[in-house]
Amino acid sequence: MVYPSTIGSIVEGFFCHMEVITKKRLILASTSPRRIALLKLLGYRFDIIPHSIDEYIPDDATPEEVVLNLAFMKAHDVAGRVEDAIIIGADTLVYHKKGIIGKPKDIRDAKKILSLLSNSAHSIFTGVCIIDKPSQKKLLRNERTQITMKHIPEEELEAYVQSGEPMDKAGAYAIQGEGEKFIKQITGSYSNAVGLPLGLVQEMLNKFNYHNEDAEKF
Ligand SMILES: Cc1cn([C@H]2C[C@H](O)[C@@H](COP(=O)(O)OP(=O)(O)OP(=O)(O)O)O2)c(=O)[nH]c1=O
Repeated sequence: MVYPSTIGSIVEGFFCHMEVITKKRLILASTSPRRIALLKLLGYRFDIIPHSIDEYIPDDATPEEVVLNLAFMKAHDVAGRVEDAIIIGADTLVYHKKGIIGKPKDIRDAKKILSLLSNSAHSIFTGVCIIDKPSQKKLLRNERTQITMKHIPEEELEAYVQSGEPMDKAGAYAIQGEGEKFIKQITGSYSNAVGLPLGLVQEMLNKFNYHNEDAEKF
């Protein structure tokens, strides 16, 4: 026999299922393993589509302008290839008093960057762009995390660059990896420093009515 309360939960279950089916596809326009791992922490199911943007940093732009523009270009590039989805693009760079620092070109460049950052303060900026397709509504925001680095002795610097960790990271270090040992102080969002400010991303998705409780959990 099927009791009324059981019928109620079957009906409820059916509507829950309907909601999952009609939910908009969420896409991360990035192949960065850090961004993928961070977005998973928010509990969403999402697809990964790589962008094909060449990351160019103009000489006269501010760090905020660069990360916002690149985040937009990444999200927009992928938005042009999909239907009915919410697309997230992001970009991270390091800003030191000597200027904007992206990823190192080679080991020599990584050494030069780390020598510059050693025993001084810098900021990490991440820009995030979320586009709702097909309405084309978009949100653009950025966040800053301030870092103070310890002095990095020459032999430690040499061993670190040889480890390969700096090579695909803005500022030539990974705060979430071995590079953590060089950090004296961090002020602001840790996830922002690693490549995706989770609080900000959640806030932006909520503005599109894409709430956490609606999402399918892993
Ligand atoms: C400062 C810092 C940066 N990073 C990483 C985050 C980003 O992946 C990278 C900055 O490069 P980005 O150009 O922002 O991103 P990406 O090329 O890795 O990935 P995609 O464009 O496909 O999204 O540096 C760390 O992992 N740890 C750190 O401490």
